[in-house]
Amino acid sequence: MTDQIPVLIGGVDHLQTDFNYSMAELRSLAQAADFKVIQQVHQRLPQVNNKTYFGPGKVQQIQHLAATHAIQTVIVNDELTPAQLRNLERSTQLYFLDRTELILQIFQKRAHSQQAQLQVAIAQLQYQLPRIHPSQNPLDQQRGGQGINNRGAGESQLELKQRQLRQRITQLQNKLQHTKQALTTQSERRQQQHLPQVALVGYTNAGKSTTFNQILAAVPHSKVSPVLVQDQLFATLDTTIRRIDVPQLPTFLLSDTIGFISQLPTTLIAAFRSTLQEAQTADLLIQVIDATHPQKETMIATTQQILTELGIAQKPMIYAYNKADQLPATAIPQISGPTIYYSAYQKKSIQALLHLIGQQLFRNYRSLKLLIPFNEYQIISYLEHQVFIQNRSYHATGILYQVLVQPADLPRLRPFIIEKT
Ligand SMILES: Nc1nc2c(ncn2[C@@H]2O[C@H](COP(=O)(O)OP(=O)(O)OP(=O)(O)O)[C@@H](O)[C@H]2O)c(=O)[nH]1
Ligand SMILES: [Mg+2]
Repeated sequence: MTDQIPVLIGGVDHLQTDFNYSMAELRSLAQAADFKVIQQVHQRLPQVNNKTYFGPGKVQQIQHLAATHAIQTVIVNDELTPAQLRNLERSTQLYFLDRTELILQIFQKRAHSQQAQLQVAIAQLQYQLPRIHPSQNPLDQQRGGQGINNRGAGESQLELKQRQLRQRITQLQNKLQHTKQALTTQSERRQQQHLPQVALVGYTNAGKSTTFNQILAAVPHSKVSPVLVQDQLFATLDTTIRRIDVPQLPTFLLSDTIGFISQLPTTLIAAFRSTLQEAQTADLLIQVIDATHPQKETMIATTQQILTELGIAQKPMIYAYNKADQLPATAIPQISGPTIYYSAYQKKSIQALLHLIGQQLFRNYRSLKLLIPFNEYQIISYLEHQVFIQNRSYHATGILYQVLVQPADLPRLRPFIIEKT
């Protein structure tokens, strides 16, 4: 990358336990947005300064460092209030970007599908809405100040800008509604098939997409193309769903989706609700965790918090500690209760993960031996198309099936049961 913008990153340590890691993460986020981090500052305060986030002395130091290193952009580790942003930019004549806007910029760069692009655009406009202000700062152009030429009667320039932004948000939301409707029908169609759903969730870069691809690779004769895997934050911004047909398990649907990060902007969570819909309707969540990461506990807590915001923290969950190939003296795969240590790169691990998925997902299923007389066409057809058949043999009195069924199937099959386990 040739023309990377040089930046200074800074944060106030308001006595967080993981401040250093949070700053390291901010650096990775800045790099993911193609900025070049030249300088870093921090300040320890019991709480951030209401007016300028940093204390006055630190603001001066930033100004000085920026001048010395020809930096015009400062990235801050928290979400700034509109007033803090305005005050900082006015007093320093520098361009300030907060953690939220930075994450939004990365999402904008990575959004490829129409749905993802619309969702990011809406989140960005919602972020800009309280922050637009008529000022001389040319960088404001990037914050929704474009195309104002006819002033409405009696309206201040600010009100006009805000009205235009709101109109634009509504337009985009309507557009998104259309793509959403198409998706809803798809998801309804899937639900009609009664297939159980499993969703991969977790912190960004944990290995969700790698796990997804390797489970797909375990499906015999599967020809579907793999999803993108990259060692970068937010490689995945869309949801992909695939049918998983492996010989040892009933068919289920598996989805891969966007990763989480601490302080994930709430506007983004709201805007990406439809993308996260698969996780919301899932019967089982697989939380993928980078087992090698020193901050994995914080990452699990963050994931839990976002799942709570989405209202799905109570769903059955597998804790999948990935990248365990890099852990010294850990034999993989290793299963204990709903927890697995594994490596997405290891075939044996993927088989063990499938086994655990089977255990968790089909926990309430019953294994039945049925004898169906040949003239029970409807039942035979139902079994052949909707139920996982473990074994079938033909006898003089009918077909003998060994099946795995949902509790809801029990009543209609009861007359034919000859053994239940
Ligand atoms: N050592 C090791 N690396 C892995 C393993 N699984 C994934 N990775 C690496 O981890 C990085 C992130 O993998 P992804 O599958 O893209 O992660 P993700 O969770 O989908 O990330 P986002 O889409 O950004 O949320 C890649 O560089 C992978 O090659 C593993 O079992 N062992
Ligand atoms: Mg991914």
